[in-house]
Amino acid sequence: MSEEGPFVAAGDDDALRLPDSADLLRHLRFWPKDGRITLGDERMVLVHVGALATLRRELIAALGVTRARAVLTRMGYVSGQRDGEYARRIRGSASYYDLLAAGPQLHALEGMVAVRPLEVQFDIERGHYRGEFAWRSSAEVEAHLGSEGPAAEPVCWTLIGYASGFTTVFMGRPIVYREVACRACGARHCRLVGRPLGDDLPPPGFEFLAERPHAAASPSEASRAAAGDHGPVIGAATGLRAAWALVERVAATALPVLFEGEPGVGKRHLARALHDRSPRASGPFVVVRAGALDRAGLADALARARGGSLLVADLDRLSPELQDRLLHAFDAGDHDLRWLASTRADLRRGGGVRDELVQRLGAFPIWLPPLRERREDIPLLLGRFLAEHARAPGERPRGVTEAANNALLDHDYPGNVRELWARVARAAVLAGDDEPIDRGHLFGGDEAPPARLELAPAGVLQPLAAAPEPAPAGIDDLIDALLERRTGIDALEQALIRGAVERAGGNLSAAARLLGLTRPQLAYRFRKTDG
Ligand SMILES: Nc1ncnc2c1ncn2[C@@H]1O[C@H](COP(=O)(O)OP(=O)(O)OP(=O)(O)O)[C@@H](O)[C@H]1O
Repeated sequence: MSEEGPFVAAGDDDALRLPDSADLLRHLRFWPKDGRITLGDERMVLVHVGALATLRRELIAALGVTRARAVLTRMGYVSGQRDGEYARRIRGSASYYDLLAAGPQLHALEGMVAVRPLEVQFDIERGHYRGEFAWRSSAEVEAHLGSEGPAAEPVCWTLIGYASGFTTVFMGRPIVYREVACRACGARHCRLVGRPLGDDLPPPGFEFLAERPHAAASPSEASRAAAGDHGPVIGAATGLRAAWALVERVAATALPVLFEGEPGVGKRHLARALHDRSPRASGPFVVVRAGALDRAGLADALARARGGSLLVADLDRLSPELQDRLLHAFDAGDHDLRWLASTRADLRRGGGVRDELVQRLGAFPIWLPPLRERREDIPLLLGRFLAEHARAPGERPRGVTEAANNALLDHDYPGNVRELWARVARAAVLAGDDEPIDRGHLFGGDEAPPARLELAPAGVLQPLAAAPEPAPAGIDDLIDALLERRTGIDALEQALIRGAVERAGGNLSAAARLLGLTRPQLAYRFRKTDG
């Protein structure tokens, strides 16, 4: 980034002029033979406003205004987040304002609305944000007027969701907009104001940002926080929402539920949320780790969970003897409890758990995607964890530098949400009192790729660099041909990257894998070769 510190501009200030959008357009490609349109590595579609009007009308008729608004707001939010990620890749080295301006510009390029910034203030490191924009020619107003006629309340739900999703990625913390004037209600133009999502309830349409109201912590919540349980289930990504929808459906029943997913994805967290929504919510929630369980421990857990729920975590690590006992206890049915289990391994692919047990405890499986497959949740979780680590209760959470934000969004999180939480916890301790959290506080030196070692003839491990890998077969011929044609290194890099991106169907992550690069490395080179 070429500038630091707070940004403040309002009115006809030159600083609010939108930059040239050629860089954003350069990656918009039409592939008519393949039936694809791509923007960077995102697949896009052209949709008729008339079709949106039909969708809107039918959603309202089927779900009612409140739920229809929630669906459309979330749809916009996801688009805004995706474009936020795209803008970071394309304008990552521009000024902060130009990066933010990519949101309004992409929104306009995508045909949704023309945006004029009226007032923009932000300080990314301190987490301050205030943005006021005017909208002209909103596609959503057109769709609404076409299908419903004039409205009593603002109607630009998808657009508000988009602005919020984009700015959330830009700021690295949840930002929500409200539409304070709308053309569909007779105003001259639509106007929206965005601010950080505080402790109050999210505005209508944004309920997905806080599953349960952010009420003051109750004593039971305080003790859960001490046990490492971080309150409401946070997340807006489709995968997490799907899991949450299943939890909501199954909570009221007596069915056993099996939570599946990698370590730290939130299996126990969701199990707790299920218990809290079940008819047994006032009973105990007991968790046992199968790997550390013995006969006495199991008997004790069964007794303690009476009237509540028992979560058998890591079911895949339960000894054969205890599997028999558990099966017996389940079939006897004389334990007054709700059965819950979690597993990191896929039990249907074998792995030592008896089929009878899998059939019983796995009657209702719920899979949680890893965090790297739902990166849009990172800013939301980050906002939550930063608030948790504020130095004093109620104090404004500390900020995060742009470099830290980028690193957090790019990291792969083998330890998932638990790892993110631990990194933020450590960084909050390491950063000085008035200092924003920087990349080094979060990652230290541990992001350096692990040195590759090989076993030398003397039987000791030595760095692989000492013994270079043999060149792939045919490489000499290729080198000869390239040198003969005087192919420059830049042209070669460009051709290789384009080839990989094409072969991966425009998917940058897959292309990066083909090239042996990380996705951010590829995005950087891609930008370099294209711009
Ligand atoms: N969606 C979420 N919102 C808020 N906090 C979360 C969420 N998902 C996970 N966490 C927090 O991340 C940490 C790890 O989650 P959890 O213990 O539920 O993982 P797990 O999948 O059960 O892990 P393991 O396989 O190691 O048992 C916990 O502190 C939990 O509170």
